[in-house]
Parts: sequence; C-alpha cells; structure tokens
Amino acid sequence: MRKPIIAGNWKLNKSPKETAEFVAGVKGKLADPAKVEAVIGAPAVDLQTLLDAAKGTDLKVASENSYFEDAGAYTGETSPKVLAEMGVDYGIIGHSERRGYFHETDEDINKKAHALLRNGVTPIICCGESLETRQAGKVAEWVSGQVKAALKGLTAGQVGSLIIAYEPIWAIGTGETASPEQAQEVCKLIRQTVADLYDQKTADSLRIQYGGSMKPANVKELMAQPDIDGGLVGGASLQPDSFLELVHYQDK
Ligand SMILES: O=C(CO)COP(=O)(O)O
Repeated sequence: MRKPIIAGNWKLNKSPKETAEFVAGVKGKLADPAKVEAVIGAPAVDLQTLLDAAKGTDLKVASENSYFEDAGAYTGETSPKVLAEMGVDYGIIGHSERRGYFHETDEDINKKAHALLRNGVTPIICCGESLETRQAGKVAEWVSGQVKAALKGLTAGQVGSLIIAYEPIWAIGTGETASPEQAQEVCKLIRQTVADLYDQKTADSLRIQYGGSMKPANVKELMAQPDIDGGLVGGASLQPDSFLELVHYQDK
C-alpha cells in the first residue's frame, strides 16, 4: 500500500529562526510515521537549520529546488549531491513558480529528476495546468505531456519510488481548491500515464500528491480520493497548528 505523505512547501517564507520555532511547535505532536509521512520543504538556506531541528523527530526534509549538475561552475545553484550528503530526503522540482518565474523547461526538470535519483534523493515532481489550459479543455494533454517529459529515461524502479504532485496553477495560493472529483480525475490520469509508459505495478507504487489551497477544512475529502496519496501544501503548512491538523487528517 502507498503511504500517505503530507509535505509542506514553505516557498520563500521562513528564516532559520522561524524554522527552529516551527519544529519546536510540532515536536512530539506529529502523526504515527507508520501511517503518514510528514515532510517540510524549506528554502536552501534554511535546510541545515531544519535538519538539525528535525533530528530525533519523525519530520522529513525536502529541498524546494536543486540543479541537475552535482558540482562545477554554476554560481548560485544548489547541488543535489550536497543535499544528499546533508541528509535531505526529498527534492521538490518543477514547481509552477519555478517553471513560470525562473523559466524552467520540461527538459531541465527531467535532468533534475535524474540528478536527484542518482544521488539518492527522492524527487517530488510537480505538474499542473493553467486556468487557460483548463478552459480550453486541454488538461489531460497538458499534464500527461509534462509527466512524460519529466520521466524520460528513468527506469520503472525509479519511477515507482518517486512522487508526482498535481498542482493546478489556478488553485495555488488563490483559496480556490480543485474539487475532490477534479483533483481525482487528473491524479488518476497521471497514474494511467505512468501505467502506459511503464506498467501497472509501477503506476500502483508511485505516490501522487494534490497541491493547491489544501487546508485543514478540505484535506480529508481530498485524501479520500483513490488516486490521491498526499498533499503538497503552501500557505497552510506555515503554522505548526495548521500543519499538525493536516498530518492528523486521519483522526478527523
Ligand atoms: O504551491 C503549492 C504547494 O507547492 C500550493 O500552495 P498553497 O497551498 O498556498 O495554495
């Protein structure tokens, strides 16, 4: 069975001091790690503080972005090799904010997925359509295209171990959540895309998250969908109380 995974994505929102305060606020209160994984994705400059603070807790750590080369003359980039050495568990890549503001292409994201995997960090690969694409009735074509491009050249074993986050751009930070049915429809399509590219076993082992205004009030309904295995959460992951409510969704 796929273990549910609730991951916060803090984006550019916390300092090291605030990071340590957050972890102190969730310490000893997280869900049973056998039932749900709890992850926080933090800016690169906060990761060491987060790792230190999370030591001895069940909280796992994700980077928000990383480069596709391990080392070299790439000023300002974050090395996947260094992330692995630090003990970072997950690497978010291809977030729509990275694609939009920083012009990341499908090819970059595919190279980043390879780089994380060769270093032993599990990718969380983001995909999702804009409002225009949805209104044009092209969601399936768009999302399956992003998924196929991101997974190019990966083995079935690698794909079965990673995470894809479906984040419709129109639902990010807008308060407008995809309905559970809308989210399920696309998450199912993502799993089918993987089954077509690889096989059913790989598709059944891959975990798929929904992201876009997930919050304590809607987490349970979203997580009840058969193809949604987790959440990638921005705003509602910033405060300990709200994050704890999300990771405890099974107790609601
Ligand atoms: O982009 C997101 C997570 O990666 C979603 O952000 P919000 O939860 O703030 O809508």
